[in-house]
Amino acid sequence: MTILDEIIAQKRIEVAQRQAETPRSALEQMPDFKRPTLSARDAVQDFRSTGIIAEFKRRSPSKGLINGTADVATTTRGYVQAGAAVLSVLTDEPFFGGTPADLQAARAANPGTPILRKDFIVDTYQLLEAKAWGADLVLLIAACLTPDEVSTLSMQAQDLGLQVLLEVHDEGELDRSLTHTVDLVGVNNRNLKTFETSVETSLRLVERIPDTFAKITESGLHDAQTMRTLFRAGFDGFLIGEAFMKTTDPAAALATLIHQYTLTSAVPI
Ligand SMILES: O=C(O)c1ccccc1NCC(=O)[C@H](O)[C@H](O)COP(=O)(O)O
Repeated sequence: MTILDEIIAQKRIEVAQRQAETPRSALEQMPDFKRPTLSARDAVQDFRSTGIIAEFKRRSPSKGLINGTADVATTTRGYVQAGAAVLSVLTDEPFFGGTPADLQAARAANPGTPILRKDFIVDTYQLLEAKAWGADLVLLIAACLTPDEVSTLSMQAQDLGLQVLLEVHDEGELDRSLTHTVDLVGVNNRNLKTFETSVETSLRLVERIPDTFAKITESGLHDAQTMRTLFRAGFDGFLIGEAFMKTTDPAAALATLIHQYTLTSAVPI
């Protein structure tokens, strides 16, 4: 059993429990459910954008505890002030220490910035939650969904006004799961069996992703030189969590990385 199998098995139990506690109609009545969403795709592709999707991540299966003290509103507001184009907030509790309240607090603190609900989506109910809690986009992970599920969930997300980031780990997942109803394609550099990260995965896959999608490289990123290489290879955006969250001041770590990244005129600021 891989870590992803474990997470998904737990997720199905959780979703069933939450659905029993909070019916869909109650989610639909929450104030943010009707809020017009912001485009993450535009935010990363804007020529003035750093393209950075800055993640609030307390713990992870690969690293254990990363940050037990950071406040979500302060950190995400700091990320935005430092230059994050989009925010990513984990809402998975058992494996990542995130909560729905984290997403809601990030939303309240950052009304003008697109926010990704970072979780393991297996059910339409979670899309409704994402909308009700203030997200603008959701993650669909090809490794834990069938192509039909990706297609159905992405269409349902679109109907709710949510954008979709489709995450792939290899050519097979990309070729099988890519559909026109996703907006951004993320290549995850983390091998979920060994937890090792290699940007070679992103560099190998980038040309296979059609230009109609925003291209995001994810995981294991921490230095400006690698970001420049990935930008030149064709990536619009960078999903980065641990490199910021492992410091005592995640927003300051982001500001430093942006400063180093933008030292060259070849890269947008
Ligand atoms: O981060 C993990 O250990 C992990 C393990 C199993 C499934 C997913 C996992 N991470 C999710 C992510 O996509 C990352 O949080 C995201 O790409 C940021 O990565 P990083 O900058 O390395 O924190």
